Amino acid sequence: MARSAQDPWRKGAPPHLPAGAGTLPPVCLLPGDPARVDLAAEVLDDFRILGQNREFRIGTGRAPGGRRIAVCSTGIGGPSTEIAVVELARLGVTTVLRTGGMGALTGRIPPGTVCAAVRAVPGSGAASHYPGDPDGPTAHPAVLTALRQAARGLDVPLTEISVATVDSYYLGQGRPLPGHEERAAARMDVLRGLGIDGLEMETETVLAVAGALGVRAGAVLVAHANRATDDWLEDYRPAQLAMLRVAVSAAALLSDDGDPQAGTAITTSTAHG
Ligand SMILES: O=P(O)(O)O[C@H]1O[C@H](CO)[C@@H](O)[C@H]1O
Ligand SMILES: O=c1cc[nH]c(=O)[nH]1
Repeated sequence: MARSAQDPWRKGAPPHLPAGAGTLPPVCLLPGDPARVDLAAEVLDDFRILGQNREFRIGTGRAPGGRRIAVCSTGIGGPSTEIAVVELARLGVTTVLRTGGMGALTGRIPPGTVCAAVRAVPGSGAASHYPGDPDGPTAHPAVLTALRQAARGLDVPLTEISVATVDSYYLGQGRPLPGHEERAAARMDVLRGLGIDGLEMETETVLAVAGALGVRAGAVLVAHANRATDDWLEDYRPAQLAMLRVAVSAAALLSDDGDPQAGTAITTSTAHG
């Protein structure tokens, strides 16, 4: 049968993600970087890659305790992230957790700090097409609670933050380019004025698109850089692994993976705002 332009799925398979119907567990981690999918093999058992198409690389593995977890890279920015979240939702994923990097804006978040995003301030064009709070989407309370429990259990300090999701890495994040130094400085003033803790490029889209589709979502982010102190984390691997351990442990708590008792350890809270 010919593929529909309006709805270009074929035999239960989406047009972008390399996965078919019934192949994914209900909880999926969402790194931006496809290489972080492979890094997840170090914190998951029985890890295998399902495939890669464009920036979308997908693998699955088992968390400590046996829960099966998926990992799917979103690529950089809103458009590819929207595609990933929409196609994962239709493939049956019910919870997504961005596992990303960010640039911290305040000295209280040195490079390597593991953070849970509570809110994302709007800045992504893709997210603007979805309904939601004009002040920006928030993490699902159950996901935030799972992240807190997971971090406590692993003894990883977890800093709760707000981020601005920006569709630009250079001028949009106030990085000076030749001939555009003043524009970059003015942009940096605007970003500082938002009263947020970090800058990155996908969280708003993950939370907004997932929220609109009834998928639970959150984000655990590790500071790769600090714009207040101008520090950059050269050996990024240990921090990424700490973040992935927290994410996998939270994903296991959130997974219902066919077990009706699963997820009952999560007590929801609305205190995150
Ligand atoms: O660490 P990841 O998830 O790739 O995300 C961050 O890194 C990329 C920029 O280098 C952007 O995608 C930003 O959000
Ligand atoms: O400064 C940074 C670091 C990571 N990701 C971003 O988008 N910005």
